[in-house]
Amino acid sequence: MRIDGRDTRTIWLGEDGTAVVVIDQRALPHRFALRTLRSDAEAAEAIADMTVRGAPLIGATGAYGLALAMATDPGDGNLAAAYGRLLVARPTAVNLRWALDRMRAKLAARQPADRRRAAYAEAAAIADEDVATCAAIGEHGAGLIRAAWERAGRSRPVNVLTHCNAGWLATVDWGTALAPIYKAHRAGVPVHVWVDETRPRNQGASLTAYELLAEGVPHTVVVDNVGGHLMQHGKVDLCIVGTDRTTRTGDVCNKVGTYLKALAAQDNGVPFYVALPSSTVDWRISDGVRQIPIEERAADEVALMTGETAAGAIETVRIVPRGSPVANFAFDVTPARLVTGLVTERGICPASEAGLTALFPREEADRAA
Ligand SMILES: CSC[C@@H](O)[C@@H](O)C(=O)COP(=O)(O)O
Repeated sequence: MRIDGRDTRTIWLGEDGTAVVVIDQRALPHRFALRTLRSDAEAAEAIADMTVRGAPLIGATGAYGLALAMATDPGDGNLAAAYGRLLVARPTAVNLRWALDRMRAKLAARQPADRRRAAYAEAAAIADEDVATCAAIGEHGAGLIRAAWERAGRSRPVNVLTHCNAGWLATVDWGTALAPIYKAHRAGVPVHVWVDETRPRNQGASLTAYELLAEGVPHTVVVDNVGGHLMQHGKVDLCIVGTDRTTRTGDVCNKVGTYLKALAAQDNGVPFYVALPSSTVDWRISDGVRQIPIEERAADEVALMTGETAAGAIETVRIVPRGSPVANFAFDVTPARLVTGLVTERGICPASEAGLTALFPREEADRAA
């Protein structure tokens, strides 16, 4: 997408051809800052501290992390060690394991002397494929927004509610849940986005709002708990969210609070779509609530808030009494029965095993093996 008039991705190769450059998403929306990653340990740290976040971008960063490891030491021992270090950086998004497995399979089949070049080529392929995949998700999903516009007699903008940030910042480019919005907006379909602020890290208020503002898409930031009210009053035509891990049966695991939006959508007859690249499907599992690991992050993410003062300084303040225990579950699972459809790079399907396997027949067989 465009930043200051320039096409920008979220991750790219540095000028020396070895280091990897990412946008430091912790500084947004107040500052556009870059961070240079020079080792697999730095890549793992950037994933863990959420310099980069969002399932597809976590995967691409993991892939480049292995490339950085191969640039230093392409031996078998370092390949295994770097794979292990990167895999544990964040537990929920399955794209990380997907990307690391794909890299390891490519690299293990080669002599160490060939691994550096092969690793950078494969990481670049993963990044490029993510861009094409997200663009395709956008095209398929834009049809849903256009159809809602037609249903409304083209009389008003389509109101879409989204949670967290599943935009271009969460991927290499375009995004998943926001890609249909960008495609529809560029095609002249009037769209307005309700942006859930997404406590505790405020990815909606900070990142989704930043993206939509930059792209000129009308939007309104709302507190997380207002979704049910908006839906009861006919102010939401459809919800579109992302997912960090999808079971083969169509359960989706996304930023905490997604499940409550799906319940409200069901109660109010609002379609609830989940946009995902197939790299987010964990073909090994069938029960999201029982089988998907839910990340628990630091209590300070809940107890403290960071923002810009009137004087332009970035400051952190405490909002919870010292001494009150805090829990910080980062994701929740929305069962397939609450999902109207999955918007993938190959089209839209029911959130079910039959739906996913009809679109991805080989992937299931390959990955279950
Ligand atoms: C296209 S990204 C899909 C998900 O990764 C996104 O919705 C999300 O929940 C991100 O969580 P985060 O904790 O910011 O990595």
